[in-house]
Amino acid sequence: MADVEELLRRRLAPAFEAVAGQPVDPAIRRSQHADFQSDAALALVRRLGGNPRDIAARVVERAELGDLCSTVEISGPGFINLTLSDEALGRLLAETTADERLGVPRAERPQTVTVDYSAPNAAKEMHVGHLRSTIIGDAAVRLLEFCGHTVIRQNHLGDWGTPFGMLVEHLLDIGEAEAAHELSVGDLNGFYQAARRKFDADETFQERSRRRVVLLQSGDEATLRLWRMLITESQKYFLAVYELLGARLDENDFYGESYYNDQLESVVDELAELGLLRDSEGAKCVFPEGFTGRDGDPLPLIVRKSDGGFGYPATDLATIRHRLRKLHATRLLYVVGLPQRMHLSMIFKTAEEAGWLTPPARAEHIGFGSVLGSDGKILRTRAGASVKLVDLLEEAVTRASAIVADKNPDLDPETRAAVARAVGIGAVKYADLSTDRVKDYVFDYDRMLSFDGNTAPYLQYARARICSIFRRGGVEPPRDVAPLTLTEPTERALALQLLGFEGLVAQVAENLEFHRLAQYLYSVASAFTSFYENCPVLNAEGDVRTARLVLCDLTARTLKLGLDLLGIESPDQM
Ligand SMILES: NC(=[NH2+])NCCC[C@H](N)C(=O)O
Repeated sequence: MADVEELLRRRLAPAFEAVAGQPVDPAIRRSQHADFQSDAALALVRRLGGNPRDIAARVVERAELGDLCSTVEISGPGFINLTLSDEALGRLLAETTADERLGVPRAERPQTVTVDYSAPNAAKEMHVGHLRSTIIGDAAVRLLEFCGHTVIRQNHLGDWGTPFGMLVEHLLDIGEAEAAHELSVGDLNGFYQAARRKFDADETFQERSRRRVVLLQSGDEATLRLWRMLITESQKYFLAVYELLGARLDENDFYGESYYNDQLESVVDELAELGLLRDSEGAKCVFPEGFTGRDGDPLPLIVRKSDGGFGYPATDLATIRHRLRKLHATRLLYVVGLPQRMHLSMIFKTAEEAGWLTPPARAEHIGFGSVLGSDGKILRTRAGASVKLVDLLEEAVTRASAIVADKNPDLDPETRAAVARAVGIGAVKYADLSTDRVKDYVFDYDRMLSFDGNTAPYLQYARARICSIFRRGGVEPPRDVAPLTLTEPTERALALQLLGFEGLVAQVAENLEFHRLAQYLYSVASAFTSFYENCPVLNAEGDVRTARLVLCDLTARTLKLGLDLLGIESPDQM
């Protein structure tokens, strides 16, 4: 346990409680005036009266901080300023470096977490929204697994519904072999658009498509075989994208909409029995509480359409019920773009009203904004078509390859290719994860591939440089060490950053705000730079050298683990 903030909180909390007569959050944060600061005494005045400086002084008198802090001061109107002692820092660093997990504990009460992510639509190109969902969802999977939770990946593939009538008919028109070819080479857009054009232009094709949907839904074996072909070929293409991305998603993670098909009927029955279903213009709807349209009327969630068919909402109701009842999920994450916020809120609310979703289980929409082109509009190709993801990723790798070749011409071709891949794909992922996910961001190769600033290449390079310190010096990183001796301010500053990892990981596992992890890694790399400019490492001696080697090693490991949790590789040399 090396989370310094948490350690201080645990020491101050009983002292505050004794003074206030009830539990108080010490509200510890990093500070410019000392290492940490607590301003909880200020808020207490409202309850206790008197002078906040006196309250702070009484708290400090009672708190046991001797083994952690070198100075504890009351400042300003009643802040408690805490400065850690060099001994305490040296001791905590030695503990952290001995730990594979860098101090991050496994969850005391592991949860079963479903992560609904990626979820492209079969026989249709993935768009950048699916890219974001895949990147963010993959990071969530990695982080929560690392924290010791049971994570169930759910790729909610759009593989059911009316478009498949038209798609199967188009497949028949062009022949199975041709269809398989188009889909497997990733020409999903071409295939889909050709079907769509016929559907819009040709009434007989429309009629055929409608009949085909009915056949599909009634389980006609010949139709199902063709449908399965569409799905399998599309899945192959998506799997190739995941492979290129290095996302932990495989063929066993597809739980598409069709998976829930035979549960839809019983969802309707159950909701009806609970008295939650109402007829509205021939459709069966639920009206979850708290959702009203502009006119103030309650908004419906259509469970069964007037023609008897089921749609997206019905499937999502079956899905959430399945995840709660069959998978016993206690945390349900939906990594889906912000435009679906309302839809998901209504699903969650309905699941609560039906008694499926009850505390401590919770459902969370992990929403995200759009990816924009340099014109500030949704990212498209010059021709105005939606961009093909593979092209986008391959372009990043190609550009990275040129940059890497330029930076380090001595790399052998094989290493260079691997580094280019790590840098190119890492840059795309990091650009996404380092912005607050609810915001839109501009897709800009030059910026994401820059070796300066808060980018993947900057962090990867910072770590590779540290690896080269050990290579050059011919030294192994010291792991089993006595408490370290710290002397320089830049050593202290770096040490404090490194010790913040545990607390930060805990926070991000809760809020899934990956930009905070990115920002943290960037601060670590910056603190390392200042340290390295000020403190010779290989030329230092004795305990000072050991401490500096540990700081180097711990920085490299923190960067590596942090990037790994974001799904980003870190090559040992670049
Ligand atoms: N359970 C869910 N609704 N997940 C998200 C599905 C996303 C959907 N396939 C789309 O492309 O918009």
